[in-house]
Amino acid sequence: MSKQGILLVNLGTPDSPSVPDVKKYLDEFLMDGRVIDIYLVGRTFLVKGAIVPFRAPKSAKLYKEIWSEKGSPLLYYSIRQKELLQEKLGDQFQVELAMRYQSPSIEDALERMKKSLVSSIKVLALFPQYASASTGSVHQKVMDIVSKWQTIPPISFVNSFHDNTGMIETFAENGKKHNPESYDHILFSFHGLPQRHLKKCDHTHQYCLQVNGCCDSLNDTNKFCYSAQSHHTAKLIAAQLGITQEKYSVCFQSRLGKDPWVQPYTSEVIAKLAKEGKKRLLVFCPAFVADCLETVYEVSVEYHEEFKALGGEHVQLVESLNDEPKWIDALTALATSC
Ligand SMILES: C=CC1=C(C)c2cc3[nH]c(cc4nc(cc5[nH]c(cc1n2)c(C)c5CCC(=O)O)C(CCC(=O)O)=C4C)c(C)c3C=C
Ligand SMILES: [Fe+2]
Ligand SMILES: [Fe+2]
Repeated sequence: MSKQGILLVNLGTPDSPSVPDVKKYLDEFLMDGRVIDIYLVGRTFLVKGAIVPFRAPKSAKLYKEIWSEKGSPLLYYSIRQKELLQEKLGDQFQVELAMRYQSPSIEDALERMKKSLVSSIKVLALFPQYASASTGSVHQKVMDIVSKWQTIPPISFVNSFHDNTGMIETFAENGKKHNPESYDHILFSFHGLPQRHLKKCDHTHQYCLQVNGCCDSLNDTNKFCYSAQSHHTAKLIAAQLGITQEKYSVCFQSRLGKDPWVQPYTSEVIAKLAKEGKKRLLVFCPAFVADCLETVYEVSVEYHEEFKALGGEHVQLVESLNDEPKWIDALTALATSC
């Protein structure tokens, strides 16, 4: 009997922390028109001429810091998630893992499914909140590839899972292990996005970043907005932990370039909290389902050092979903729901 195909896709990571591999990764990533969303000639000059030559050596150093004998944490945990999901689903399903950039590739994963004549394909981009630069890019890439197939099987896409109960509960349980009451403030720090991307995703062109407090909560107009979905995820994790509104903040990290990104910026929130005399911060990063450079290094090392230099004492990262059994159950439900 033919199997149902499940394609898990995460962002991708360099093949090694060497400068040439990081350069190759950044080139592919930042040349994606959904990431640096400007016209091709301008993008090529900016990415290949200005960003990558300077960023690659710096990023390579950071990747070396987080690289272990298991490799990059993002790839290691993505492989674990794929293996555990396959175990849960059994042999009526064919689970494949791909990365949007670098390896393993989406092309190869889809080719394997095509060869084994899967009866359907479900694409699950491993980003809880929808952004054109992440989920949108994965979906476009998959559609580009299958659009060239003679036979296109039934194919479906999970748009987002920002409010998935298992995902929320796993983050909350990981947070509980750190005893949240012992912290002065809780941060929900999401990966940043240029403000321009939010405006472009608002098909009414009248709401996101135009109306006061536009993205602080989710409604019918902003239901696909990355910022609104991020606020909603934070609200649900906070509710699960019984954390009151004054005790937590939502913020956005990993800014690149000079254009304005979604605010508030994590580094500015950390500086403000240090000024207010806060000493201990607990940080959730619920835009990521696996530990990665942006959590393990940026939060645990960079923000920790910044906070200490401003008089704070400790910044504690809450581990990502990784291979937590409850998260694997949630993945199983996401993979099999209609
Ligand atoms: C959570 C989803 C992500 C969105 C949305 C996203 C947008 C986005 N990212 C950049 C630039 C960089 N991101 C980098 C690393 C990185 N980004 C995500 C996820 C999202 N990015 C992850 C999971 C990672 C970590 C990968 C890993 O190997 O661990 C990097 C590379 C690292 C560095 O040099 O800092 C860059 C660059 C842009 C410009 C963007 C939206 C426009
Ligand atoms: Fe990113
Ligand atoms: Fe919005």
